Amino acid sequence: MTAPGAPVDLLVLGGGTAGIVAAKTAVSLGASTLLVERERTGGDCLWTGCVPSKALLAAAHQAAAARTADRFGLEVTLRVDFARVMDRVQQAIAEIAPIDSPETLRAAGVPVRHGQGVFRGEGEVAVDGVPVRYRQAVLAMGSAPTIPPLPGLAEVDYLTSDSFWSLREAPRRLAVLGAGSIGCELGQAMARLGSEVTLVENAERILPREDPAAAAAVARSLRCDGVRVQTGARVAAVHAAPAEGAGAGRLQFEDGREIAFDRLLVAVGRTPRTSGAGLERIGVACDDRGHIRVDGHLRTTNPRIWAAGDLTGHPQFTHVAASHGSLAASNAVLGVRRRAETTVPRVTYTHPEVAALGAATDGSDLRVVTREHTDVDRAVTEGETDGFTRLAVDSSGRVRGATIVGPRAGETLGEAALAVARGMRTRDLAGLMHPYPTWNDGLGGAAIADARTQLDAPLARRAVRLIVGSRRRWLDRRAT
Ligand SMILES: Cc1cc2nc3c(=O)[nH]c(=O)nc-3n(C[C@H](O)[C@H](O)[C@H](O)COP(=O)(O)OP(=O)(O)OC[C@H]3O[C@@H](n4cnc5c(N)ncnc54)[C@H](O)[C@@H]3O)c2cc1C
Ligand SMILES: NC(=O)c1ccc[n+]([C@@H]2O[C@H](COP(=O)([O-])OP(=O)(O)OC[C@H]3O[C@@H](n4cnc5c(N)ncnc54)[C@H](O)[C@@H]3O)[C@@H](O)[C@H]2O)c1
Repeated sequence: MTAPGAPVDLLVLGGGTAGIVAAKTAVSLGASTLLVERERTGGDCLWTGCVPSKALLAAAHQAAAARTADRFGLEVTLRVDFARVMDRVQQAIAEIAPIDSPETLRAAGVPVRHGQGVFRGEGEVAVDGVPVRYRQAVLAMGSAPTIPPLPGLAEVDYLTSDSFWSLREAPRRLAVLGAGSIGCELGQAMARLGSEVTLVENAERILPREDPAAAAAVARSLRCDGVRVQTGARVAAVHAAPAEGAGAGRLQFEDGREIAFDRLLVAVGRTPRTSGAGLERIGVACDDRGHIRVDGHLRTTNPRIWAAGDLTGHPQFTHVAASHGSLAASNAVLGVRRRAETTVPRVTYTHPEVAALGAATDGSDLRVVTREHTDVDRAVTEGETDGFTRLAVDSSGRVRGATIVGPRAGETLGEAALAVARGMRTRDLAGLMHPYPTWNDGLGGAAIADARTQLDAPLARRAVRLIVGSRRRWLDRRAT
């Protein structure tokens, strides 16, 4: 308990994943701590991000399974009750929410204050105008959907991943601007739940950060779901069409083409929430994209202020926010200099899933070994052979990166992540017994193929031939 007016050891601004984990870590280390949150503890992941999107995808997956059951010899009639789908999404949120509630946090010894935090100067923050003093602080205010400066966009009642969750009816025609993680996940989910979806991406392919073959597999799957995928598409303007319904309009492309929509979802990235918190008064600098500048230990340009989660330039994932929140708090409280983990696994939960980490598995200098899922028996039994497991391997056989495309690829990625983190070689993975027939057979198969290539190298072949020959001679001698 901190005496009234005394500074807390660690002030944490923002009660999303990064802030909650930072505050819990600080408390567990015995530091006096205050967690400040202006809306709801739990952050984007719980309320508008991972949890609702994965719950929606679960419903969409069931719909797709019903629609394609015929290929397994089953006849299923499908009717989508979108309002009930969204009720179940809210139910999933409600089931998880208590873990991050202020009551649970307080019971775990984390003091929580509701209010907007604004730094007044070194060592003092105002929470809804009430001053709080601190020795050090962790900034964890997260990010918000980026709204591009498109002419006419403000005249349309567009959706973002914040407002999407209040939909009660599936729009008949949904246009999605941006085919990154959000655009592909929500676009596919809505197509499977009955909307006519057009995915509009200005890069030359969807999921531009992923291996091109992975993006191509997702694009094929999206098209199978009826999604119109428009890449290299530059939107010049948005025109509202209120006569066709609230939120309706048209996207006008630079080449003059137009597409009409009943609702438009904007999913072109996320902008760090750094403005309005008084960061300039405490000497915390941002880069030109607005991310808080941090060093490898997550310290900002003010040595007493640390930052974690979406507002730094690190990849915007919940597992990064959690890992970095913990690290920032322990570095601050203990004065240690642990480095932030930068090999970050990522999964896009489309069908097929795209899971990746580490070195690029396309165009890298490393050896690339691929196991097509046509050669993975589990994929064949499930009728899901459009995918692959691909490893990037260095000259000593160590696994440096992986891309896996297929159902539950995210689960298989765990094994690849361990291999990369522990510097394991493909022969280590090849020697591991993989239960048959699992999806991880893809990883095992790729590792075996690579280990075999090494055995096929002239030197290794000569050594094996020598061993076999001397064994033969030894056996022959014993026989005589
Ligand atoms: C649709 C969608 C799906 C996603 N799916 C996944 C996924 O499947 N897997 C994954 O790993 N990641 C996913 N993400 C990303 C993930 O949600 C974020 O990376 C994560 O939530 C970031 O956590 P954070 O703590 O940095 O920020 P946030 O969760 O945004 O928390 C920041 C908090 O700070 C509060 N705040 C801001 N300013 C102030 C202030 N001045 N005073 C007080 N409080 C303040 C905000 O109210 C907020 O609660 C998804 C994101 C979206 C949008
Ligand atoms: N499964 C997951 O882990 C998951 C799911 C959803 C979101 N997220 C996180 O949230 C972040 C934000 O997601 P996101 O999908 O908004 O961003 P994103 O950066 O993943 O994708 C945005 C896409 O929009 C495109 N784009 C940008 N401006 C455009 C324009 N004017 N017209 C057309 N396309 C345009 C970009 O080229 C890019 O492909 C992600 O980077 C990710 O870190 C993670």
